[in-house]
Amino acid sequence: MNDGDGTLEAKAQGRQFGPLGTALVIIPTYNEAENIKKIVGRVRKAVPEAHVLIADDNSPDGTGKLADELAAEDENVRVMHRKGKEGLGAAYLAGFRWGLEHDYGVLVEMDADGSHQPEELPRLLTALKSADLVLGSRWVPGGRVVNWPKSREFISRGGSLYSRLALDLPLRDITGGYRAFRAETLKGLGLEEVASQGYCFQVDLARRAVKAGYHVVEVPITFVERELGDSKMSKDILVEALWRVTAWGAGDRVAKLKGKDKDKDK
Ligand SMILES: Nc1nc2c(ncn2[C@@H]2O[C@H](COP(=O)(O)OP(=O)(O)O[C@H]3O[C@H](CO)[C@@H](O)[C@H](O)[C@@H]3O)[C@@H](O)[C@H]2O)c(=O)[nH]1
Repeated sequence: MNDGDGTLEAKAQGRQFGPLGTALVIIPTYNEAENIKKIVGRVRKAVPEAHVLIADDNSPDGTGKLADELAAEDENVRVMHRKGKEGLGAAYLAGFRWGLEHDYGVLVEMDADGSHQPEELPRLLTALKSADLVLGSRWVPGGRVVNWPKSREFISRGGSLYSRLALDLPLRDITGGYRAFRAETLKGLGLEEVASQGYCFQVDLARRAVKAGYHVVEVPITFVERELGDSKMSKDILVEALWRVTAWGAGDRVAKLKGKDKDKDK
């Protein structure tokens, strides 16, 4: 599964993948005034054919106004003004809905703070030609993090490892937020049932994709810690991730046991 650009395994599976169509890069923002103009400029330069949707949760620092200025200068940049801070998951879900309604072929998740390098997006999109979902991965060979304190790396690696084991997922970077989905893949994930709000939203989508049998490929990325603004990571986000992943894992095990019991009765 972690074969760099995914081509080999997709060929081995004998799958045919359709053309990608136009990509929409969704950038959720909460207090990213120092970062938003730079990141949008980098995206437009790295992938000029892609469009951008900024999903701002009414940031008190005026990010939404700066986003409007960007949209006024460039018709391929749009802004979604949301009423208040509802978490990363809710912002992405709203962005996905908008993107699917507007017939984009690819929907990309990307942080606003420069942690995710827009210059790596062409590599993710190339991999998506022979995959259903591409995860930018810090934890496959070739992937790395720059300027992250050891404590943060420990939490992130631990979160992915715990999710991998609890949910039996054949993936390395399960909590990362740099991803490219085919529109068809998103439509098959049951997004209307997704309730996770914080970073565990990323785990939720990855597990849904694996469960649904989609071809998920991890592509190595360089994740660079933000220089400006603050991470929104909080104790609540960690607690939500811990209880949700544990509950999903328990649910999967119960479902498996019930399946075994049914087989025995036959
Ligand atoms: N609209 C909206 N955006 C939000 C919210 N919370 C965070 N964001 C935006 O989501 C992006 C990521 O948030 P950060 O707070 O910068 O994340 P991080 O600490 O650098 O987290 C990294 O690690 C997480 C866990 O591994 C990843 O899930 C995340 O994508 C990122 O790679 C940023 O663009 C931030 O403005 C919210 O409630 N609403």
